[in-house]
Amino acid sequence: MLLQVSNISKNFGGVQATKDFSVTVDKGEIVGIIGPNGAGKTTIFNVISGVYTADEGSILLSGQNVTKLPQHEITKLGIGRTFQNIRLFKGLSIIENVMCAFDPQSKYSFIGSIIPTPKRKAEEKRGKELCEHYLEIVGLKDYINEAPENLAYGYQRRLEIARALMCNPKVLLLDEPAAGLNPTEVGELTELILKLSKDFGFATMLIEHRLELVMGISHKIVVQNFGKTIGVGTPKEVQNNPAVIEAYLGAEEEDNA
Ligand SMILES: Nc1ncnc2c1ncn2[C@@H]1O[C@H](COP(=O)(O)OP(=O)(O)OP(=O)(O)O)[C@@H](O)[C@H]1O
Repeated sequence: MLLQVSNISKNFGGVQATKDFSVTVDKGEIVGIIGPNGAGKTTIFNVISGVYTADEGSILLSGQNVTKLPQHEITKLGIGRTFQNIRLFKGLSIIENVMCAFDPQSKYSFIGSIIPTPKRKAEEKRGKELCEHYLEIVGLKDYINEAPENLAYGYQRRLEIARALMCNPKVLLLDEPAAGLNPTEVGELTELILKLSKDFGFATMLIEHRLELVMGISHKIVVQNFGKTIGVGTPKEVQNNPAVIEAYLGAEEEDNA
């Protein structure tokens, strides 16, 4: 199993954001996490990607225990992610935004950090080629020197995905990738996620409020409510799960009140 999350819990000063969350995600599998606002979905991603350490439980990546590792080590081991609020660097071009995620494999010498030695130049070239490669895959090759803020929202999401690909992920965590997108953009994004999952074969986890997207492409859905799992199954199974229906109807009634 590529990713095995077992009984993780995370508490913030008395708020039980996530309690006893477990999931397994295999190569090529897409697992959706849905649930009302504040259900603890992003906390799950924050714990898996090392932004926070779980209070309890364990996370295994290809059998390796990564539960207590810091975020940069978890990224290096191949857990890539995007964020609910797009995090791009203004003032940097699109390719520079992706280049930020490049981790040189051959370390420069002290001299190399001051002057461009052949070793440093070769590594920078490799990084640039890698960025171009991933930008091409997400459909942004023609915009590499543009400012990210000039891109349509849907393209900014693609840029974030290209950046996440730079860690050569075994697991890709997408936090509400369709937030703010119009229906055409949602359709294009759906195609992209499916293509990436098929071509790279990584394990994908997807938090999403746009049910048409998440129900359409997930092999398995986990439904969270108040930090707890209230349903797991295929999209069809969770749609027919009474606890899930009640949680969603309850949330809708509150919104309408
Ligand atoms: N860093 C933090 N400090 C304190 N409380 C937090 C922190 N992160 C999350 N929480 C709390 O944990 C609970 C779950 O939040 P979380 O963001 O994980 O939910 P969510 O399901 O992703 O919500 P949404 O769909 O609105 O993004 C909320 O009550 C939230 O206020």
